[in-house]
Amino acid sequence: MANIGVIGSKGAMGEALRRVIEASGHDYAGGADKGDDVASLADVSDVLVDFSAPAALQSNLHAAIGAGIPIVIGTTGLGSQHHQAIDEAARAVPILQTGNTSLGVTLLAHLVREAASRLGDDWDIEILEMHHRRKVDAPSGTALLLGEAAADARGIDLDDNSESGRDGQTGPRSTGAIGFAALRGGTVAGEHSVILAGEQERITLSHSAENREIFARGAVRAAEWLRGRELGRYTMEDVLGI
Ligand SMILES: NC(=O)C1=CN([C@@H]2O[C@H](COP(=O)(O)OP(=O)(O)OC[C@H]3O[C@@H](n4cnc5c(N)ncnc54)[C@H](OP(=O)(O)O)[C@@H]3O)[C@@H](O)[C@H]2O)C=CC1
Ligand SMILES: O=C(O)C1=N[C@H](C(=O)O)C[C@H](O)C1
Repeated sequence: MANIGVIGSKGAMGEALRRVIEASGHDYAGGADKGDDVASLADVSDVLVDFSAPAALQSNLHAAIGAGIPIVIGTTGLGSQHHQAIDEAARAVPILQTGNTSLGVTLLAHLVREAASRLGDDWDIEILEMHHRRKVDAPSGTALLLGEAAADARGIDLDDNSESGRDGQTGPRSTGAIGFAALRGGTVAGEHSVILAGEQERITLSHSAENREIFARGAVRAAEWLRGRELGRYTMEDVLGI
C-alpha cells in the first residue's frame, strides 16, 4: 500500500489515475494542478505520478527531491533540456520516465527493437500515430519511444535520422530514415503503427489503446515498482523485466 500523489490531477489522465489508485487498494494522497504547491503534495506522498505538462517538470522534480520520494513521469512533449534535468534529478531520487505506461506498448517497443535489428536499412521504418483532438504535442511520446527503439537497434541517432511533417517537394526518402506521421481527431485514446516496408513486402506492428485506464494501470504498477528502488532513471521495460 502506498500514498500516491498525482500531478495533473484534474486532467483526463489524472481522473483515470485516481480511479485506478483507489480501486487497487492504494491511498490517493491528493492532487496538484497548475498554480498548486507540488512540494506540499510531495510531503504527504510516498511516490508522485506526473501526467501534466512539460512546463511543470522542473518544479515536480524539485518537489520529489525535496521530499526524497520517487517520481513516475508520463508527461510527453519533453525536449532535450527536460531529459537532461531528469538525468540530473535521477542522481537524487529514483525516476521512471516513459512516453507510454501501458504494458502493450512496452512489449511493442521490444518487438520493434527486434524487427529493426534483424532487417537491414533497406527496410524503411515509418511510424504512424493517431490521437484525440485535444492532444498538444506531436509526434506522440509513444511514437518517439518506438522510434528510439528502432534507432537504438540500428545503432543510429534518432534526431539525426528522423523525417516528419513531409509536405510539398520533399525529395526521395533518405536511406535509413525513420519517418513520423501524426493524425489528430475525435476522442481516439491512442493508435500507433510501426510499418517496416521492404521490397515487395511490409510488416506492420500496431497497438490500439481502447481507453486511458490502461495508461493509469501501468503508471500505478510503475509507482509500486519504483518504491524502494536504488537511485537512477528507469523505464517501463525495467518494470516488465524485458
Ligand atoms: N505516458 C503515458 O502513458 C501517457 C502520457 N500522457 C501525457 O500526459 C499528459 C497529460 O495528458 P492528459 O491528462 O490527457 O491532459 P489534460 O490536458 O487532460 O490534463 C493535464 C493536466 O495537467 C495540468 N497542468 C498543466 N500545466 C500544469 C502545471 N504547470 N503544473 C501542474 N499541472 C499542470 C492541467 O491543468 P490545466 O487544465 O489547469 O492547465 C490538467 O489538469 C500529456 O503530456 C499526455 O501526452 C497521456 C496519456 C498516457
Ligand atoms: O496525450 C495522450 O492522450 C497520450 N499521450 C501519450 C503519447 O504522447 O504517446 C501516450 C498515449 O498515446 C496517450
